[in-house]
Amino acid sequence: MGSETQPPVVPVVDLSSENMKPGTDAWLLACKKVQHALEEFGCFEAVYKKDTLETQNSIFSAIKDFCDLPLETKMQKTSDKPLHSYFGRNPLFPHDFSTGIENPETVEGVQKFTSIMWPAGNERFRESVHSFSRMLIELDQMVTRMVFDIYGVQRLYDSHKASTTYQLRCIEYQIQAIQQTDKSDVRLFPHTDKGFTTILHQNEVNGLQIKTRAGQRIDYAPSSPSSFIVFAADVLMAWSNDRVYASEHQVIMKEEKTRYSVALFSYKNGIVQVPEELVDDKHPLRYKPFDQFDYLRFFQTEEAQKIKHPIKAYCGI
Ligand SMILES: O=C(O)CCC(=O)C(=O)O
Ligand SMILES: [Fe+2]
Repeated sequence: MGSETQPPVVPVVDLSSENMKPGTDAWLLACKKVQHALEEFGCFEAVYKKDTLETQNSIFSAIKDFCDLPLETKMQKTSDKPLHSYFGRNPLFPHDFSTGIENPETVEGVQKFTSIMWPAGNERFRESVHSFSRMLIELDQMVTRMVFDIYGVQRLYDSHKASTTYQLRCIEYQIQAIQQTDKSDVRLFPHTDKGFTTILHQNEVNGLQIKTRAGQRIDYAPSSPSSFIVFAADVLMAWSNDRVYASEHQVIMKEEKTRYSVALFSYKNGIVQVPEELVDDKHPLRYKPFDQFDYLRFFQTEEAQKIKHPIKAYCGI
């Protein structure tokens, strides 16, 4: 009878057209796809700026430059913001390493990080992190603007944009760790991201697994080397009063190769509050107003990391 159901795939949305401007037919069509993707999958693959493949490749050379530094140097990246410093082995990242570059869209932000890691400078790193971050932020702003259009709250977009800050995290999943551990190859445990949005780009080593709102798991393989995956994170889910689903995801390594990924996390400064347009009889208010960075501090506690939906425990009604 041929009623086999196909496994779900992460929706792909092409945002690369020059005509992708608010109000155009192309924009409205993309908004529909983005809405479906964010509500059902909590993520989508964005096709964006294929012509900048070179920028995208140079980011991985830059990450390797960083990974090759001695541990003591890497550990010098600290931050007064929660979840922004260097992570070595810890319960969330048992075998892997990552570091955060704050305000990567500004020359000063990248320079500050570069001069801690390479006091004599590293032009290649500085240049490629800066241009890559600017491209990702452009994409993030386009997607966020779409989200505000989708839910009819365009009036709030400019102030949201002005209060957004970014962190670029460079992540390395080393091959040696697979051999060192007798546990499974789960390298990053299931989680939702803790900011507003995340945009992730990876090298050729797959491993990202995504759980849809309906509970189906997808082993994600990018459709091209220039693909980006856009995730809705906890703060966007709360802001949308649960219309958007914050995608649960994890990393399971199956190949004996080093995986590199780079993630742009967006955060909103100030108080996050569900817009009144998103509260009605069918959607009663589900979250109290909260401070995004205070939520990150809450999540840093061991108890919070054991909770299934920390955002609900933190500010849910
Ligand atoms: O490396 C990956 O593909 C996933 C990284 C991730 O989920 C995270 O850093 O939150
Ligand atoms: Fe994540």
